[in-house]
Amino acid sequence: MNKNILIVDDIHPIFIEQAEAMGYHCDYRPTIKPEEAYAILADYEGIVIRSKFLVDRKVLDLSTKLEFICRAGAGMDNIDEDYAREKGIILINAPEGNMDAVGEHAIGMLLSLMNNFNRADAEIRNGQWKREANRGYELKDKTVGIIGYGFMGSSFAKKLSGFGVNVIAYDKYKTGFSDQYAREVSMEEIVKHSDVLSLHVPLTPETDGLVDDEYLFHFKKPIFLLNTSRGKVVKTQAVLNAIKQGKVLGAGLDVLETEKFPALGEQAWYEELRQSGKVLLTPHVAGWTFDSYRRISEVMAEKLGKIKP
Ligand SMILES: O=C(O)C(=O)COP(=O)(O)O
Repeated sequence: MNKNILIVDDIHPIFIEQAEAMGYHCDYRPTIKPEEAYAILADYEGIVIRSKFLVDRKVLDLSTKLEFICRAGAGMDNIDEDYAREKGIILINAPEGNMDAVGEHAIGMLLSLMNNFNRADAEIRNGQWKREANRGYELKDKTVGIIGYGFMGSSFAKKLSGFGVNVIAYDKYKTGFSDQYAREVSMEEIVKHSDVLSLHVPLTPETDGLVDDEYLFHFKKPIFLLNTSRGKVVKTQAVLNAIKQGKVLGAGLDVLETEKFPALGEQAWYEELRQSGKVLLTPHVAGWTFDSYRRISEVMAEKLGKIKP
């Protein structure tokens, strides 16, 4: 009997092709509602999810046949990883598939912030030609501090290597990771030396709200801030406060505490964020390019191939 995989989100079909060639049967249901999926999960040995599908303890208890969870992407914060492992469920994710996308997105955001691309473009469309107000900064000779040196952080560091910057990185769970692209330092050194701070940590109880008023207060120099990790790592109001105080010169945020637009409108900081010319926003797409769409599926299939059907 073939093992069944339920796919509850949009993924590149190459995964399905390759999984079926391995002998799995795939049910591709990218528009299925979570409640509907939970109701049938007990029939499946595998599930493929992205970031919006919650797999908590309750869901894991419902999924009596589940042997593996494939996360089409990097972040696993929507899965109760410990409980899944306790139940012997294999967890597969595919950060190798979108690390280049995230690294390039962070570079794009940074160059744009440092040179006011979005603000200047809007001004010109508005009939304003302001050269002095749009004088930019160069990356050359700046210090870029990276928090979290996994696939995403190291991809960003590698892509920075042509810019003549000093790249330093801190990772709470890794030591001895200095490579040709970044030098391992303490959090204190990040705070002391960085001109740019880029976040590449997973969302955990420890990183939830990491970048708040107090944290930003301790930076010695004004910084450009990038968040392509998880929205909850950064307190949006704290960033807006630091912009007002001149401690943050610009912020590139691919993720926000509340992802969706209607929910965003309910936030106290929503109007201030909308009005700020020093914030560059993208709708959680750093890791989601046409290229990574396929590569993520390939990586997942390759990893699936290593566990026996
Ligand atoms: O890979 C990740 O962790 C991402 O943030 C992108 O995931 P998504 O496309 O939202 O499933």
